[in-house]
Amino acid sequence: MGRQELISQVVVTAQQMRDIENRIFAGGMPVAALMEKVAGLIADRIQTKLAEDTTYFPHSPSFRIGILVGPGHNGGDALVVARELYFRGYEVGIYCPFSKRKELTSQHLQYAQSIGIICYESIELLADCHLFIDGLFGFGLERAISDPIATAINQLNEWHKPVIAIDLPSGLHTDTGEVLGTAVRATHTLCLGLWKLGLLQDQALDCVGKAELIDFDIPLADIHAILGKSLGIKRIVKTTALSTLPLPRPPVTHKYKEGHLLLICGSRRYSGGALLTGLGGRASGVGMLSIAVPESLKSIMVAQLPEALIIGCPETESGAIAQLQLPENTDLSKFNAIACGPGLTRDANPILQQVLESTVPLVLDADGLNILADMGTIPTLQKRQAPTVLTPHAGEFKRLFPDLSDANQDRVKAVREAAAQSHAVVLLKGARTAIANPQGTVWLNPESTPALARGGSGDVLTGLLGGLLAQASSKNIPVEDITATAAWWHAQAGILAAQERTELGVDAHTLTQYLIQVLLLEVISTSDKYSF
Ligand SMILES: NC(=O)C1=CN([C@@H]2O[C@H](COP(=O)(O)OP(=O)(O)OC[C@H]3O[C@@H](n4cnc5c(N)ncnc54)[C@H](O)[C@@H]3O)[C@@H](O)[C@H]2O)[C@@H](O)CC1
Ligand SMILES: Nc1ncnc2c1ncn2[C@@H]1O[C@H](COP(=O)(O)OP(=O)(O)O)[C@@H](O)[C@H]1O
Ligand SMILES: [K+]
Repeated sequence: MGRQELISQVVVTAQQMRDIENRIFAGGMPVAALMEKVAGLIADRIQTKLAEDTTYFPHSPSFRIGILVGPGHNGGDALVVARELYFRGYEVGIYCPFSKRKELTSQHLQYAQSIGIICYESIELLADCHLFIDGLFGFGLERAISDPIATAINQLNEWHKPVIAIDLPSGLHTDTGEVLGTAVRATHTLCLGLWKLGLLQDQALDCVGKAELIDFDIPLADIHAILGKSLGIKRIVKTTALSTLPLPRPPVTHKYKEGHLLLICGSRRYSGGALLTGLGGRASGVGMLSIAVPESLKSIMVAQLPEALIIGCPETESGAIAQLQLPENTDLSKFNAIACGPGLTRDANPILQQVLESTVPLVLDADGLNILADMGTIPTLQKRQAPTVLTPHAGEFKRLFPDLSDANQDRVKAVREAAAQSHAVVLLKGARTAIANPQGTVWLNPESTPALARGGSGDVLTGLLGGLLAQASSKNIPVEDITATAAWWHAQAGILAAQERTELGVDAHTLTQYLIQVLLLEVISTSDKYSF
């Protein structure tokens, strides 16, 4: 794996970043030299941004930049940026409400003032700035922000101006993304060296804005020395996601070799869930698709998914599947994967017992999860013989794992605990979907769109994931890698659909039609190894 690819996947905690930095300094890199290098890269990036985006940053002779400077090296970086932008002709002003500063930061402040950059006592005096640089705190934030800094940050936020945060928005916990007291609401974040975990947590996203990484050549040996060869937390990136897709197909194959997926979904009340799950399964390219639904849904399903084998099952009085009635000579072991849950209602309780006893990979979603929670998540899953993937949103997660951490806060901790206790792969849905395997490795989906916050999007994911698992069954690819690929593909389809149709135009049915569009764009642009 090349440097760029590795760096794009690495995610670090504050402690890991500190340990990596210490190795660099122990190796002989002077602290001041590194600050000069890093801040030079930041200044270059800001200058390019200003030139690139003239609607957001209009050219004007009075264009003024306010720079917020903290007591540590985040403040030191900000002061070097202030000096560089000043020498490049920008009008800059500084706000640094700290009397105690680290030595290097103090030296840079003294020099900045000596060349004529004014350091203001009050942030109000920067009110006319067009852009702010946030260099108050980086990964060294230790406690909740208090006054007078809290008031200054709140004032800055009220101005609703463009703010570029250095490393991470000040006030965010580097690991959990929690707002500690108050936090800068940045429009852009330039993360330094390696992605900080907090920037990938849902609770941070209101403050992060558009995030990008500034690579300052941290040696790979230092990264591996602290994180090990197999990273504990990884961003899901395009290259790894594409590499687990079942492309290209071998020329000599047949439908059963390309995976047989069984979907179990729907009820008289929720027929749409069954349909969307089916369309998600179809978009995966799976060789054979069988869909078990209550008898009364059979004709609608056949009309919409003519290629699928629709299995009409006896119904309860309420219109849920009463029992699985598979075709003659078929039992659950004939399938390569099963996905079960969307639209079932809790009345389909008896069928869950049956699928849990099967020995093929199983995805549980929606009512499949609710029924599992009623049965007792952990004792029930302990009896499973084959891999299980649970795909809860935060509400379902709470029902499944009432004693674990809150899935709305440190989601990485929550999903990791859940996978360890249940011995399942757990995919916790959200703006930054998090996936954990029972061994404690976590995958985070770094890009998505709120266009997906819409009923039915999750059903599409269930079908898609089931279809990919069925196709991977003979390929020895870990279930968690396939799960990460499904999350990436699903989110990319949402992003592409939102670009073409706005965030309001991505209903779940439309989403299914964009799945293949993503592959057309990505596969063609990345490689010529795929044949069509
Ligand atoms: N050596 C370098 O030049 C490099 C610097 N980097 C920068 O250095 C930063 C880390 O620097 P530091 O370790 O100095 O940490 P910070 O600059 O994030 O802040 C630490 C300082 O803030 C004080 N502090 C913490 N919480 C506070 C609170 N709530 N209220 C008031 N004061 C508080 C601490 O006592 C300490 O003095 C990174 O985020 C990054 O910006 C690195 O990214 C790259 C290498
Ligand atoms: N704000 C958001 N940003 C990005 N993706 C989101 C957001 N909100 C929801 N999603 C995604 O949309 C899907 C919603 O699934 P789910 O809650 O199960 O809905 P449903 O059951 O209605 O299908 C998940 O894949 C989730 O990650
Ligand atoms: K900052």
